Amino acid sequence: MNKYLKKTKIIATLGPASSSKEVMLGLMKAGVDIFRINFSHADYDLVRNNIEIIRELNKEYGYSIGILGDLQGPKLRVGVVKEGSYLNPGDILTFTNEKIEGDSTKVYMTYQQFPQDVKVGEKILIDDGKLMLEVIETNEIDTVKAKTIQGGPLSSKKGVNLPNTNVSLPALTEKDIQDANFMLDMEVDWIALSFVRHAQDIIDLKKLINAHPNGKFKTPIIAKIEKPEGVKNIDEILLECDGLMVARGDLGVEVPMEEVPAIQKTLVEKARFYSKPVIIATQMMETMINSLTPTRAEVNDVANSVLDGADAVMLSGETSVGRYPIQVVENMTKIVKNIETTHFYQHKNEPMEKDYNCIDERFITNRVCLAAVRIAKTTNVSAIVTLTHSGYTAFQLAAHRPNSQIIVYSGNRRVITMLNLLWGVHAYYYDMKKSTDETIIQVNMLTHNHGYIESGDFVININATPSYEGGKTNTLRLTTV
Ligand SMILES: Nc1ncnc2c1ncn2[C@@H]1O[C@H](COP(=O)(O)OP(=O)(O)OP(=O)(O)O)[C@@H](O)[C@H]1O
Ligand SMILES: CC(=O)C(=O)O
Ligand SMILES: [K+]
Ligand SMILES: [Mg+2]
Repeated sequence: MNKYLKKTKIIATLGPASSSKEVMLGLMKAGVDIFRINFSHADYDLVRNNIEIIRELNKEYGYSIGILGDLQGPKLRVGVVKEGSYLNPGDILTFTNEKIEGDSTKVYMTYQQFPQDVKVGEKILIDDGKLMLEVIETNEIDTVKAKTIQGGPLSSKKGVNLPNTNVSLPALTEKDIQDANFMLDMEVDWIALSFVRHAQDIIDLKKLINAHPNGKFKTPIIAKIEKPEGVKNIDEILLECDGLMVARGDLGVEVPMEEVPAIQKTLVEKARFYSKPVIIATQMMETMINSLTPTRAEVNDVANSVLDGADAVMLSGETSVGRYPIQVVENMTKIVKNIETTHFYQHKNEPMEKDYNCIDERFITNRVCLAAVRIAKTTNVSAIVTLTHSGYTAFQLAAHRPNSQIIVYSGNRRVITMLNLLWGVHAYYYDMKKSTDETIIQVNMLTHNHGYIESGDFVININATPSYEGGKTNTLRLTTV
């Protein structure tokens, strides 16, 4: 294949700047693989409309762009605030449970337990830490007073973080339960859960998914890591979730900001070890919200996140409310492709030898996937071609980061758009009812027609033999086309 296809995926958040068919098509063409819908700001009619457009465009242009629904979680916010409100160092701000229009002296706080949970001396951060206050008084009923330490503009509905306070809100709030059910009605491909602290948070969401009429499809869950407890409990969380997001916006105020780079690297390594995709999110190209050029530091951040081993890099405000949504994605695609084609990347993405001591029911599949990636590397294979019902094989292959393309065929249409989040994976529909021999000939032909391989190229096929729905991958074939 002449045209280099990037391996790292791009996620773009939809919002007022990108909710038209024209812009969405532009974003897809520029390299978006997954659209994120942030339920912090979503209106159901608009979401329904956007999802319809994505599915229309997929059909019209042959894309398999997936949809990630992001739940707000227990995010605290201030209410509406008068335009021009400003806090200076030393100013006292009163937080009230009363739903008032706020100003520079008084503001509504969405978290009703705040006066009971907070203690004098604890920090209050507003707008991703841009404003910092310290609690000086609480009446433990409905009012908290705080002194401004770091000032700046105070605007409507900005997020509030309480890094020292033990917030007694569940990971799934009433709003989240309603939003998650709506996401399942809409058959989104992934559900992201915010502020995950323990494995139990994921288990609770799984119960909700199972209880939904569409629960037969186990909609996969992304655990957003943005709290110190989430970092600490990462192993138990990874055993339950299907993927991770390094949610650097909240994470950077919940833990000391200087710890975020090392946490990012640790989370990427851990996620790969568990064969689950990992997304790096927030402020990747932040300056491009208002400007046509990113800073050099932003360009480096995207490239270094790719080098760290991210499955996907994510854009938030850049595509949801920014002035140049399509140009941002075009730039991001260029950065990703460039770094991926250097020797730095080849070195960073060796097949990962995992500890397969425990001989579970997937042991054979896991070993076959690792072998495929090793052979692909030493034989200069163009594509590893596989069939999957649940997507499991694709998760395994992607985690080993092969040099070749990973081309996946599935008879389950929902799996195809879901897999588009995974590193290096391209999935297509195939109705597998034939014998293994016939299947291999057909999928290799399709892979050739899609432009991933040319005649004479080496290809690896991995399959379940004998083939039947739900059969486990156990066979590897190396052939030339
Ligand atoms: N539909 C919308 N209407 C108005 N403002 C929006 C809308 N969507 C997003 N924004 C604003 O744009 C910024 C970026 O939003 P986005 O959803 O991309 O990322 P985010 O950082 O995850 O948002 P948040 O932390 O508020 O959940 C947010 O600060 C938000 O205030
Ligand atoms: C994406 C998100 O929630 C964050 O960065 O905090
Ligand atoms: K959110
Ligand atoms: Mg967040």
